[in-house]
Amino acid sequence: MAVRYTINVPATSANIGPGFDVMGLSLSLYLTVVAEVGTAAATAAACPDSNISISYEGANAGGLSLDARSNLITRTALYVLECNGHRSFPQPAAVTVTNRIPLGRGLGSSGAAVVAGVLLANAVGALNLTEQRMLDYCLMIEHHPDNVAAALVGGFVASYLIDVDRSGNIPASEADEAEVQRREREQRAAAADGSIKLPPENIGHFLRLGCSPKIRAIAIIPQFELATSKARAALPGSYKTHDVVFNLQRLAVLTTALGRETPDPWLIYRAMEDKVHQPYRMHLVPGLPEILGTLNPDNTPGLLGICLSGAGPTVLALAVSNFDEIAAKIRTVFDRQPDGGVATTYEVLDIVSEGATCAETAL
Ligand SMILES: Nc1ncnc2c1ncn2[C@@H]1O[C@H](COP(=O)(O)OP(=O)(O)OP(=O)(O)O)[C@@H](O)[C@H]1O
Ligand SMILES: N[C@@H](CCO)C(=O)O
Repeated sequence: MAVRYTINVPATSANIGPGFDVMGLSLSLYLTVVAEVGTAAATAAACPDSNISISYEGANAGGLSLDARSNLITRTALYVLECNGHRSFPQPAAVTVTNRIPLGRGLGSSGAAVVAGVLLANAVGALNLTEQRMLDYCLMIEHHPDNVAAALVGGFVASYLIDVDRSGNIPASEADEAEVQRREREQRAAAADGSIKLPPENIGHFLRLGCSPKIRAIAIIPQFELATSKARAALPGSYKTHDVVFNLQRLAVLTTALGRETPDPWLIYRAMEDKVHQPYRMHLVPGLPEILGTLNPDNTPGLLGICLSGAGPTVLALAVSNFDEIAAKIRTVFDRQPDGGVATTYEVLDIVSEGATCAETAL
């Protein structure tokens, strides 16, 4: 039987200031993956190794690999399928990706790609994975839970990862892309001799928190990429107690402050301050120190708080009104940076309560 699966995954903004590797917000900007399975066209186009063909349009078209074992979406899908006894896609599939999430900008493009890959494998392999199990697979690829948890379940999400040392399956150190790919190759080699090791169960735990429907997110997106691995490499190996306590105090308040029906601007503004990652990433985003240091709810009506979105370089402002004016004010700071300024675009986005979805249509 020929079937079309349509997978939609939202962009996400991780950290929200103090919640480094903890908090995520899902946003109304989407990665869409359509897989037509079992059609004559899919059979004709499928590559023999993976049993699929890929086409891509949207952010960075031309810059992404369309090889099924390299592309992050299909690589993830093949990994999940291999863990469940399939060397390739069970039936020929034509996979079409339409991506509105800019790559390497701090809006969770890689997390969305990983979540899409897991949902794709779940659909084509009829794996019946639970949401929790899907999160386990996501975490084997993207080792911090903030983006993938929010992309998978939607809304304002807090998450933690079990002690990675004790699991023995996720390196304690932050894995870079090369390390993730090495581990996937190991998994594939193990699959080939029938001894593949499945991800441990319940690696990540999450909680959806309240978020006032009055709040919208303004993403000011610099026109340059900042790889998450580079932004993580800028962080120190240890922190002063004072800085950790500073973040813990704010994070505890932030988890509830955003959910109040009428948001308190100064409470949120202060609760979005951070001493764990933003100070160490300032030099990677020209204009960020001035943006964080000058705009506030008194001089910028409607503003609730500002932070670096994920690993950057996007700046995320939460607000209840004057969205375009706030965006314009932040863009002006980027414009007047040395050497011609930093070119930006912006999006006014909703915080969406629905996470990733997969719809099935008979063809
Ligand atoms: N739709 C996609 N298809 C294939 N690969 C993708 C896709 N989206 C992202 N990627 C891969 O992920 C990389 C970007 O990931 P990275 O973690 O550096 O940034 P990000 O996820 O956009 O930002 P952040 O994690 O800070 O929110 C891209 O260079 C590409 O290799
Ligand atoms: N918490 C992550 C999000 C980016 O993927 C970071 O800031 O590095």
